[in-house]
Amino acid sequence: MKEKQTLAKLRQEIDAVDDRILELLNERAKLVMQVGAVKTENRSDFHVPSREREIYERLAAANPGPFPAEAVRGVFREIISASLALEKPLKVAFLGPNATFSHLAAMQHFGLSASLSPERSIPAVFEAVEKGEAYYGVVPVENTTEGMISHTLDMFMESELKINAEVLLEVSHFLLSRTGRFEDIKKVYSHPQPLAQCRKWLAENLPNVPLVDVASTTLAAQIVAEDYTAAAIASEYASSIYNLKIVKARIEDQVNNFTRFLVVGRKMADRSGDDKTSLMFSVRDEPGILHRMLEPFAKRGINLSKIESRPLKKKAWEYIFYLDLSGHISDPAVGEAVQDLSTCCQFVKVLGSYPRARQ
Ligand SMILES: O=C(O)C(=O)C[C@]1(C(=O)O)C=C[C@@H](O)C=C1
Repeated sequence: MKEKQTLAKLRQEIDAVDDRILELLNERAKLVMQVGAVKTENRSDFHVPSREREIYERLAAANPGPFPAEAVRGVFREIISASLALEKPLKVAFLGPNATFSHLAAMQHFGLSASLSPERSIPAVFEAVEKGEAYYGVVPVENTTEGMISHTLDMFMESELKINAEVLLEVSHFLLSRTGRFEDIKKVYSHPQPLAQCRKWLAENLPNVPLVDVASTTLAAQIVAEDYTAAAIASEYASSIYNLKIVKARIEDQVNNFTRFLVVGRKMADRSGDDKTSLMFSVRDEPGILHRMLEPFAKRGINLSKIESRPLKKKAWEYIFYLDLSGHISDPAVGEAVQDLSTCCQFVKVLGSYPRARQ
C-alpha cells in the first residue's frame, strides 16, 4: 500500500514536470517559427548545421546531470528536427533502400522529422540534390576496414555539390534468418562491403556456405524473409523491419567498424569553429611534386587528416588527390594555403568545409 502511494505521488510530480517541458517546447517552437519567418523574408537557409553544433556543445557543457550527456544530444536532435520541420519540411535523399546504413546515418543526422527519401544509387542521390528535389543527400564515403568508397569520390569530379557535414556511424553487422538456427543456413546474402567486412568470421564459422552479392543489405534481408535456408548480413534495424531472427550479433572482423557518410548540399556550410575542409586536385607525375603539394599546409601548421590518390581515368600517369584538412576555407591560413597549392596543380576544387563529426 505504502509503495503504491509513494509511486502515485512521484508520478504526479513527473506529470507536472512533463507539463512544464511541454509548455517550454511550445514556447521554443514559437520562437523557431519567428526565426523561420525572418529566414523566409531573407531567403536564408533553414538548416544551419553550425548553429546546431553550437546548441549541442553549449548544452553538453551546461548539463549538471544525472540526465546522461549522450541522451541530451539525442533529445535535442529530435527537438531541432521537429522545429526545423515547422520552418520548412526538410527533404533529404539517401542511398536506399530503407533500412540501409545510409538511412540510419540520415536519421542520426537529421532526426525523425525530416522527410527522408531513398534513392537507387549514389549518382541518383547527387542528382536529386542537384535538381532541387531534395535539399541534402547522404552517401557513404569510407569505412574503417574497407577504405574509401571510390564511387562517391568520383562523383565530385563532375558535380558542383558541396560537402555540408560528415556523419560517423558505428556499423555492426548481424547474421539474420527466418529460423535463427545456424544449421539451416545454406547461403549467405549481403552487399559486397559487409561481406568483405565479415570475411574472417564467415570463413571460420560458415566455411562451405556460398556467399551471394546483392545490391544492398536491405535486399538481402528481403530475400531471406522468403527463404528459410538462407541468411542475410544486415543491420539490427533490418531484423525488426523484416521480422528476422538474429543468428549471431556483431560478426564484423574488426570491432570499432565505423563508416563515414557525407551530407551533400548546394551551398557551402558556415564556419562552426571546429571544421574540416575537403579538397580535390590533380598533379602531373613528376619528381618532388608530393613535397611541393604539401608544403603550403606544413608551412602554415595546417593539420592534414587524410590524403588519397586515384589515377585520373582519362589521362595516363596523372593523379587526382583527395585531401582533408583541419579548418574552414574562410580561415585566412586555409584560404592562402589552397591558393598556393593551385600554383603547382592543374586544378584544385574545394569540395566543402563542414563541422567535424563527434564520435
Ligand atoms: O537558429 C536557427 O537558425 C533555427 O532555424 C532554429 C534551429 C533550432 O531549432 O534551434 C532549427 C534549425 C536550424 O538548423 C538551427 C537551429
